[in-house]
Amino acid sequence: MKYAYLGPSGTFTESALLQVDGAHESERVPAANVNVALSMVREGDVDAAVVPIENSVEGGVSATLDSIATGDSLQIVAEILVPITFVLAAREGITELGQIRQVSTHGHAWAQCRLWAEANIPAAVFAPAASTAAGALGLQDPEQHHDAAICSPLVAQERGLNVLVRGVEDNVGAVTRFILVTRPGKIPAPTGVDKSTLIIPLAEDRPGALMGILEHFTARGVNLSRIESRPTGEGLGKYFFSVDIEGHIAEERVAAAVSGLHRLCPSLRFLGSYPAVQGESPLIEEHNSNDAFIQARSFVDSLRARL
Ligand SMILES: O=C(O)C(=O)Cc1ccccc1
Repeated sequence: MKYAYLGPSGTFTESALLQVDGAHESERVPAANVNVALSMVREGDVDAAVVPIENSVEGGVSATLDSIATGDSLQIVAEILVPITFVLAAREGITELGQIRQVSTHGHAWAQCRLWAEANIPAAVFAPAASTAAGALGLQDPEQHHDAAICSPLVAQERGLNVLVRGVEDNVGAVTRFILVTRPGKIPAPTGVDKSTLIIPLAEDRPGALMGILEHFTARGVNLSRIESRPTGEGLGKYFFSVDIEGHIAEERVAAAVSGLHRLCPSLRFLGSYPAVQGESPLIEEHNSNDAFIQARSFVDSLRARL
């Protein structure tokens, strides 16, 4: 297997990839950004890619949500959770926080350390980096101008960086969720605790349109674990919904919800069913069980056999 990931080496995304079975022994290709990593999958340069999709503080990673929602179809085959803690590393020679004028990191890392930065390095300007590791490596590049970076403790240690403060995150215990993405293929078998991801374009802009979508889940007892609206880019007011549900397409209630939604939004995208890392088997009421769906179908079939 050959994997792409948001690089360079030392990102949280690489830590996520290293949790994938066999990844230690596989070829790992760093990509400059999420779009590049996913294009490498689409074009067949790699077998799969790991990219961040959401974190418990800042929410969805727009670059990923948008990139998997459009273009050639992709499939999510696994999710990976990584607990996140950040350090503040400085350029060699800097010994005090007061000397820091410019700090570089990934936008999501900055969002998770903003209060700490306001309180401790108020004079520092934020310089966005393509990843935390890219910002960290920049500290060893004389051509770059930032004098500090917010990055993982691991990359700071591996690169022998000058760490001034550890644990600079505002929320202790933050977790980022990553996804393993392939070209469309076989769907992983259900485990009993699964998730599915859907992209649902808002077919018609009218009162109750979102309710119309949600009703398909409610009616079949399908719980949502994430819902985000993203602009389609076609003009103000044009949105699609990126949704994670608890359940697997092999389950009758999930299949029925997806089928109902497809009638409502034929351009819906099913991005995959895959094992959930956390959580328990969903509570399924009797009338939403596989058996109830199968019996209901055979009842209707028996009526229609008399046509
Ligand atoms: O930049 C990184 O290291 C990433 O992998 C993206 C990211 C940034 C901030 C929190 C979690 C993941």
